[in-house]
Amino acid sequence: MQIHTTIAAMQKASAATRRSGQTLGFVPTMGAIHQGHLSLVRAARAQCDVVAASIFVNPLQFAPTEDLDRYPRPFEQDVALLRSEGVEHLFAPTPQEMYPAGATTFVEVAGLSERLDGASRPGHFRGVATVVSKLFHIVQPTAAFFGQKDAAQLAVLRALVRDQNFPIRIIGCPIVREPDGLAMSSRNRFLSPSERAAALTLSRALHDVAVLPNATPDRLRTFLIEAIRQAPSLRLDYAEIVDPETLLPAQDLNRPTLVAIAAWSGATRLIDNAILAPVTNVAAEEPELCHHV
Ligand SMILES: Nc1ncnc2c1ncn2[C@@H]1O[C@H](COP(=O)(O)OP(=O)(O)OP(=O)(O)O)[C@@H](O)[C@H]1O
Ligand SMILES: CC(C)(CO)[C@@H](O)C(=O)[O-]
Ligand code: BAL
Repeated sequence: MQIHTTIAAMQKASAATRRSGQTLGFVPTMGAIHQGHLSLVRAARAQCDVVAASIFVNPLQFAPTEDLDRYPRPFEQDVALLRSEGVEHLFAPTPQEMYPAGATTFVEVAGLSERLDGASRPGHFRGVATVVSKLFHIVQPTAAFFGQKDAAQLAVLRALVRDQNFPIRIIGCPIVREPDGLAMSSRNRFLSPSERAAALTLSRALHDVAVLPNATPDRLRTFLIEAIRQAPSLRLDYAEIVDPETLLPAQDLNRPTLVAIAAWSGATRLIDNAILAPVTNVAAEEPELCHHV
């Protein structure tokens, strides 16, 4: 695995990959690599000739009150894990390399960036969209792989590549969970045993909400809020029932619906979600649009 710490070196390596006619799959991360990240690497490996990953804890997506300083950075361990998966290129720049003094250009996906996590973390998705744009220009991949765990991020990034005409396919990959259901996250390591036990409420509630009888968006939301309220040490950030593309509140459950939840367990903010399949088959009810003659 080649480790590139400068933008110039990474751009040179990706240009060489493209010149050789190979496809390049890209997995952006903030490090503290776990099986969720490695599932993205494997998806990239299955779909592309060459795989590049990045590790960059992006200061721009953290508010001053957030956990930038304590975010885990086990770099040597991360390198070993990515190497063991056969990743060919790792881009690991410093903050100075990515944001030299005087850099004043930001990328903002208006509207979407204020919903879900964007509502509780103002400026977060501006930071994400800005760094991902930069990473895309630097790595110039054929396809980029992101986890469905960060569902709002995925919606923001799909809009980014569409609106800015990045010739890059965005691939969303399923949430990888611990055996007991907890969604894997770099921040899980901050949880004490009791906070971790409480955190299981999130995945359990998402599991239960999927089979709620007589479901409506309002009933699903009320169910999630009540489930979190019953776990004494959890504090709800949001529980939303939305369209997975626009992140606007769902009016009904007749199309795929994103059920997303964020909560604090102690000092750690966790997110989890599920996509619900439509409750009725609207396609079957739609009039036929194409008539064969
Ligand atoms: N459990 C998971 N399953 C699938 N993909 C995941 C999972 N956890 C993270 N990812 C994806 O890995 C990529 C890098 O995420 P990141 O480095 O922020 O990890 P993280 O575990 O989500 O960290 P944190 O929860 O602390 O933000 C993102 O596309 C994210 O959606
Ligand atoms: C996409 C990303 C690497 C941008 O910093 C980050 O938000 C993440 O790890 O999900
Ligand atoms: N996975 C999103 C990164 C963050 O929480 O800042």
